[in-house]
Amino acid sequence: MAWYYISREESFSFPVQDVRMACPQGEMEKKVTLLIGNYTRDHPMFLHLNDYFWVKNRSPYELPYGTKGSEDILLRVLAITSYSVPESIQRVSAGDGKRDANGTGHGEIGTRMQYPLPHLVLPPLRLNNAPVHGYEADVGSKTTMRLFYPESAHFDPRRENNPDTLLVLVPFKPMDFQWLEMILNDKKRIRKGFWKQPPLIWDANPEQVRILNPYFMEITAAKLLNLSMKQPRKIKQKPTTGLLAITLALHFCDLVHIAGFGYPNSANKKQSIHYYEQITLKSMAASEHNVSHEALAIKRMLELGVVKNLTHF
Ligand SMILES: CC(=O)N[C@H]1[C@H]([C@H](O)[C@H](O)CO)O[C@](OP(=O)(O)OC[C@H]2O[C@@H](n3ccc(N)nc3=O)[C@H](O)[C@@H]2O)(C(=O)O)C[C@@H]1O
Ligand SMILES: CO[C@@H]1[C@H](O)[C@@H](O)[C@H](O[C@H]2[C@H](O)[C@@H](NC(C)=O)[C@H](OCc3ccccc3)O[C@@H]2CO)O[C@@H]1CO
Repeated sequence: MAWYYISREESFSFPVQDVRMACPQGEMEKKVTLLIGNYTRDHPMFLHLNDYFWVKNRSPYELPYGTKGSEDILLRVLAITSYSVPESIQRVSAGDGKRDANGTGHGEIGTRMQYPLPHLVLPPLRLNNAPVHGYEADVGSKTTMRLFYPESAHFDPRRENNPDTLLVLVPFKPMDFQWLEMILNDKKRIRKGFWKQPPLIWDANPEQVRILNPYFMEITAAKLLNLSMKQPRKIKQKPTTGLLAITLALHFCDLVHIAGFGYPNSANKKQSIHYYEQITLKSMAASEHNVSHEALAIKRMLELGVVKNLTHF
């Protein structure tokens, strides 16, 4: 049975199953436990200032899997970004009622679906610098949260987001916190330490900015990709932001739709991997990701039914 509503403004036709049938209470948690050992929904989505005044439980890992060694800079950046979480997201992260998210890949489709109450809909979560402006007909215009790191921050955040979009920094290295501090406190810019030049002027409201809890990166790496947290320098590998976003959504939502995920075959040297620019898989050569390994993880999620795909995979 299809149960969906899509507004004219955000038209994109795909069938969405009746979530009441697809997702009885607690069912999602049982399924996700098969995927993620010790699965718990107890971890906060964002880092909080209070936890850094006096660090009681020191993280065992450094970035990107923990905050070990970054406590001082975190205290400073959290002091400038400590605003309350919007009501809609607060209810999702507090576990109130059934939750549905369009946790989506680079080609995220923005949809506004309506379900019978009580449903909290959190659509959609976008990644990196994926644009909206000029692509609204295909990807929609609403962005609830955007995950990014300095090198993937959009140079014009106001154009590509809504005034209330939460801009969620995914920290990979201590310089990522330094960038945020420089930008938001208008301190002297440092250009070194980034693998690509991030914005030096970034017109975003600090009230919109949050820092993602690295716990979700740890779980993505350790549980979904079986990566060691202590990798020898030579075999560096890390999850993509997309897989991280799916993991995050699985911790806060009872139904997760993904769109735009899936890379072309490695022999396919011509197919573009983004809807907004002509770049191929080759661009990812130095990216430290294992996309075929990730594809297996996503296939397993689709098989288990914890994630629904809105596009071709
Ligand atoms: C050159 C390079 O480093 N490219 C990386 C880019 C780049 O840094 C940003 O776009 C900013 O320019 O970022 C990445 O990812 P990227 O920004 O390309 O895409 C976001 C996420 O969508 C999923 N994806 C994307 C394209 C595609 N054809 N299939 C997919 O499944 C992936 O899960 C991906 O994570 C990243 O952050 O993970 C991973 C990419 O490797
Ligand atoms: C989710 O990862 C993001 C992106 O998908 C990756 O491609 C990117 O990988 C970069 C990696 O993080 C860089 N490592 C460090 C420690 O900064 C690596 O650095 C090598 C380098 C240095 C200077 C100039 C060019 C390259 O470069 C990788 C990209 O080629 O990481 C993203 C998260 O930051």
